[in-house]
Amino acid sequence: MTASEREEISISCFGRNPWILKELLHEARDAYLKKDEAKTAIYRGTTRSGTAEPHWQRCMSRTVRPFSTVILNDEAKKTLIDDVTDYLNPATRRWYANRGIPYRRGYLLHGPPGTGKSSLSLALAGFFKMRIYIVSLSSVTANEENLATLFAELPRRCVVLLEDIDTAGLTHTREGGAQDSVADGADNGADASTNTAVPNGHPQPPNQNANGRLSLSGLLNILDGVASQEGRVLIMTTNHIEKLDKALIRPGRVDMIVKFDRADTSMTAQIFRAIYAPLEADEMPSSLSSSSTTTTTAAAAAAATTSSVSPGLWWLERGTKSTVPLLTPEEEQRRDAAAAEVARKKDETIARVNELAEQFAAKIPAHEFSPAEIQGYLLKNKRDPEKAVAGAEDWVVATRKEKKEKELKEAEEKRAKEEKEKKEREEKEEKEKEKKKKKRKDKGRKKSSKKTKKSKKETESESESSTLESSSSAAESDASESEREEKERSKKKRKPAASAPTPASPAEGGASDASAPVELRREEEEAGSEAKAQPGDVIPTIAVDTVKSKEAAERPPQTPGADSGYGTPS
Ligand SMILES: Nc1ncnc2c1ncn2[C@@H]1O[C@H](COP(=O)(O)OP(=O)(O)OP(=O)(O)O)[C@@H](O)[C@H]1O
Repeated sequence: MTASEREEISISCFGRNPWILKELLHEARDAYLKKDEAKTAIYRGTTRSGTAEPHWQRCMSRTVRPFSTVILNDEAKKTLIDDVTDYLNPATRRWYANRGIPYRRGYLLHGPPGTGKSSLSLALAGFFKMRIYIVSLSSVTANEENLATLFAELPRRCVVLLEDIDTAGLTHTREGGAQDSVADGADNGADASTNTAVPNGHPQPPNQNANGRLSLSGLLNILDGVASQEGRVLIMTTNHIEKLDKALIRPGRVDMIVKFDRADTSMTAQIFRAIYAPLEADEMPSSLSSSSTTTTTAAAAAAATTSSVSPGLWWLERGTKSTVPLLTPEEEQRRDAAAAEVARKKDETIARVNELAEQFAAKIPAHEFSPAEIQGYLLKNKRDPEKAVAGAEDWVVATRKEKKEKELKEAEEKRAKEEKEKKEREEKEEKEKEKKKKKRKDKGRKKSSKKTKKSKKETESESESSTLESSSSAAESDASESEREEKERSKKKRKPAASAPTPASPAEGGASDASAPVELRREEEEAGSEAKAQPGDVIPTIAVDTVKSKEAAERPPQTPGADSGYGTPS
């Protein structure tokens, strides 16, 4: 019993002996279990109305669905049943425990919608007499916290069905990287294989989900984290195996993959037979055929043989015929004759249904329609198999048309949605651009106003200092003025020679060069090197004072090649 199912009931009795209470409880328990004996109890993960508290709600209990009613490749079915049988064996549990391997088993059922994935899960739960706990990962309940709570409440032995695992954020790979091709199963119907090849996911950012509900790592933690329940049979279903992250379906999480497909010819014929062939369960309750109570009358049997309804449906009518109590010997005779007739008719019907099934299957193109679609059409004609066969071609045409229209509509909706999103994106970008532009403008304006203020201040301080200095350094200014003029002249002289070095006295050149900007010095150096390259050029003369010229006269003559870069005056 799970935590969410627990309720408290107080029972008391007179006296000291609790025996009567124990008896009562045992009886109640047996009655409860008996009620569910031939049924599969189905629980759905949901939240309590009015609160966000997750819990398993018992939504119904269904009559056990026989495995035979799920149309699937026989080998696949057998492999699956054998695998689950072995897993549920108590010896297997011990085997896992002794080796320290988590006692879990996972199955992945994949294929297009309506191909029997849920039906097989239900049949499996019924076959092993287990309850089935269903959560759809596309439902609002499926966030990480809720799922963790739900999984913590699971009983030890049960089937957990996780539907639509390609939804939420689980289509994204944890590793990124290139997308591999999907490992395909058998073409024919369905197949089951142990999980040796698993497909890669999309190269998407890790653990990102489209709606922020359930991340991949969150789900993996729930499925096989330390706190996760052991002993359950996990079944995951998806319509898009190619979208799944390989981490989600790696061995250990998914131990067997079963592929479901659209109906081929043989499947179509099986679906037809499943709908129209008489089954034991369709027979009248045995109590009605008992001579001590009531039985079908000979008239009823006769009516069955002469019925105007289609031969495939006589058993549908049969149950509606009236019954009468007690029989005379003649009536008994007639009843036996009628029973023999019924048996003969039944064989005939089966043969006829088989024939019709072949005809029907031949009219339905293979691998185009899901079993659910075919079943849906047949159910519309459940009382008339011949009419179903006759109308099969028209149904194919109409369904194709319907599908095409639906596809077109969906494509149109998708296109409109994409266009709308694109437009919204562009508008957003435009707005952002405008915002940035405005910000830049505001910044520029602030800067320029700051600059004007600063330059204003500088001019004011400059003018102040210049008035202060002007009187005291008139002589200096004259000297520097003359120095500047001198420099200017020397530059002018150098310029026409373009590459001629600038001869300068140590006093003059040293002082002025040291204070000159780096660029100017570099220019002079370059000019000097160029001058060395053309020693024949005319070197301009410059005025030097007598002391310096004396020193120069005493110095040994320098060749242009040994020049330090400033050149040798001629
Ligand atoms: N292989 C099948 N054998 C028997 N019945 C089937 C099969 N496939 C589909 N059906 C019938 O079609 C209906 C839908 O099937 P089911 O819900 O099992 O499909 P599904 O693959 O789980 O679909 P979805 O992917 O949409 O959940 C059911 O009534 C079921 O009886």
